[in-house]
Amino acid sequence: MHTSFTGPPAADTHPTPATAEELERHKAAITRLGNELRALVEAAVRTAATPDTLHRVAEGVRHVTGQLTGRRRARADIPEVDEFPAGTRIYSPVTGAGSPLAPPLRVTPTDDGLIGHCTLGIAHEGPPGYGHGGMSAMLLDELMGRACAAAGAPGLTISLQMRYHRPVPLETPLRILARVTGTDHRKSFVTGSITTEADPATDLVTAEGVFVAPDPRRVRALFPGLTADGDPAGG
Ligand SMILES: CCCCCCCCCC(=O)SCCNC(=O)CCNC(=O)[C@H](O)C(C)(C)COP(=O)(O)OP(=O)(O)OC[C@H]1O[C@@H](n2cnc3c(N)ncnc32)[C@H](O)[C@@H]1OP(=O)(O)O
Repeated sequence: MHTSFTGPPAADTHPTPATAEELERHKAAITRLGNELRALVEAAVRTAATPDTLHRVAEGVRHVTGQLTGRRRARADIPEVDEFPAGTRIYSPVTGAGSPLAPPLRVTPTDDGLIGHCTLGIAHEGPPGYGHGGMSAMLLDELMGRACAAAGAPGLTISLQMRYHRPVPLETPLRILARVTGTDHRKSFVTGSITTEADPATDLVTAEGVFVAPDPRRVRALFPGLTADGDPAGG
């Protein structure tokens, strides 16, 4: 479901939207490529292959990349398959099935917020064998921002205070929680935590954040890819 912004009406029209079936087909293809790219990234940072093999693979990857440099979306375009800001963000570096940067985090609602599940790989390593602290911040920032959107007040992070209690193990199923604890006009106050699935009582990382819903008069300038009803303008 879309969470709409109340920006001024769009002056331009946009192309006929794709059918639901076409969007699902497109999402499946993006996800398939994302899965292959994640496997490639993980293999690339784990391999003990020889320099000759690395050069040969690099040549092959360059050839593959060349097949994707034709039609491209502009910087601020919101992909047609997305439900911005509360739903699918298919190229999100955190939740996006199509992004090789994303674990990806799978998000579902709880009684009072959101829960996310993911497993970090070697590509997300900080200290040997453990997750990078920036990855923890990225996971929490995204889920806490989405908790605001799920509560009907999508906003941008203005502050995020992290506390790293214990290292986050790689290749271990993780549980991330986020909950809006209060609001003040356009501000939302949010807490979040990371634990393992196996030991949800032991916080590895906790965070407190403040998110601000942009001034409605500034939404169109901030997000030119949105139409008047808050939907993407088309991909
Ligand atoms: C919209 C949903 C998108 C969902 C995407 C999820 C993304 C996941 C999380 C992220 O990665 S967000 C990216 C990192 N964050 C940013 O880039 C935000 C940068 N900051 C801004 O662009 C502006 O600060 C912002 C649009 C959020 C607010 O600007 P406004 O012009 O709408 O706010 P305004 O200046 O009217 O201030 C409203 C209140 O917020 C406070 N405020 C705004 N910006 C602040 C700031 N940067 N630091 C501290 N306080 C700030 C401001 O003092 C005021 O408080 P009071 O009501 O108590 O007076």
